Amino acid sequence: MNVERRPARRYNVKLEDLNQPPATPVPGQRCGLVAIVGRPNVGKSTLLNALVGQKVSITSRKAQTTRHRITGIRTLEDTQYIFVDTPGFQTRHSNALNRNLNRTVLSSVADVDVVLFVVEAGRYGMDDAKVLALLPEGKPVILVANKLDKLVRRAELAPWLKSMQERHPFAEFVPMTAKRPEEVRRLLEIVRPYLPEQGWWYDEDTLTDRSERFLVSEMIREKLFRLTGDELPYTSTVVIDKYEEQGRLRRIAATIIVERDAHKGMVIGDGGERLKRIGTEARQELEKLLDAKIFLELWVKVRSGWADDEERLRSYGYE
Ligand SMILES: Nc1nc2c(ncn2[C@@H]2O[C@H](COP(=O)(O)OP(=O)(O)OP(=O)(O)O)[C@@H](O)[C@H]2O)c(=O)[nH]1
Repeated sequence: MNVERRPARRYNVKLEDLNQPPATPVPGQRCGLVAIVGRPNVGKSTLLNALVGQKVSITSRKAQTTRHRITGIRTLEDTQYIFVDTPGFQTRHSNALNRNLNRTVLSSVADVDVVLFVVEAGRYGMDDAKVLALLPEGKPVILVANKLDKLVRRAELAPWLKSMQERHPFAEFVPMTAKRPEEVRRLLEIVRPYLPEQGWWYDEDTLTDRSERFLVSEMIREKLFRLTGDELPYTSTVVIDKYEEQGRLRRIAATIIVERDAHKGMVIGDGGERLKRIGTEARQELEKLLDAKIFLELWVKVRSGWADDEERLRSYGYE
């Protein structure tokens, strides 16, 4: 059994480390994996960022913005929480991209200690039921009834929770608002006993195991979706073509891949104005996050039908 701490460098811990055998107990320390699952748009990314205490996953009003498995790490007092964010279980479209997303959901919950099943407080639909049906038996599942602030008729909460109790043997019921720090803190306390007593896997200040390169593409994607509003289909993506690290300098070239010529126009905007803004906002936020000077070159390309092409998906890293 391995009791060594994992490498300390921020953003640079390898995903494979998560598959290593757990460390032996270290008195007074707990450490474990927590999966966050739920249908699109219930607030999983918002919750993950709040739980980790820093932005590691992108959030957007547009459904289906999370495609990759992202882990965020939070070390609080004696406990290290390693979060696994999953894409929403896709129910509306059935193309290669969505089949791939469903596989990601399944593989990311198989080896965790506890699952946070996120729904909107007071609501439970077919989409939620399909996600719940995917969860392996015997795994402790905590029902997180998020967006409590949006529930107008509070009296409906208790009967709704009771109906949820009948649907699944949930380990805990946590009605909350992911946007309120004290409620996020309470959720961390509720999760704590579900994590085994063992030594921490990462250094205290590690936030995510994802590479800088990945964070950069996620940041560009976030700006892309925010600045194009609802016009751009979710099938648009970002590929990093060049990533050079020279001390505290990064030279990055990235391509935004869209499906149609019309989408290319939306991304570029009048006189290139929108593309410029996407680049500037991504660069400014990344400079703060990575504490580095960044040169960012952005391109836009049309790649028709990519969401239906399994081969191409693999080459973009969705396998
Ligand atoms: N009012 C309210 N809004 C919330 C809360 N949590 C999240 N939201 C909003 O809900 C929307 C979706 O949040 P996300 O965190 O992107 O949802 P997600 O589940 O990760 O979505 P996908 O990436 O599509 O799977 C955003 O506009 C959030 O600001 C909450 O507790 N209260």
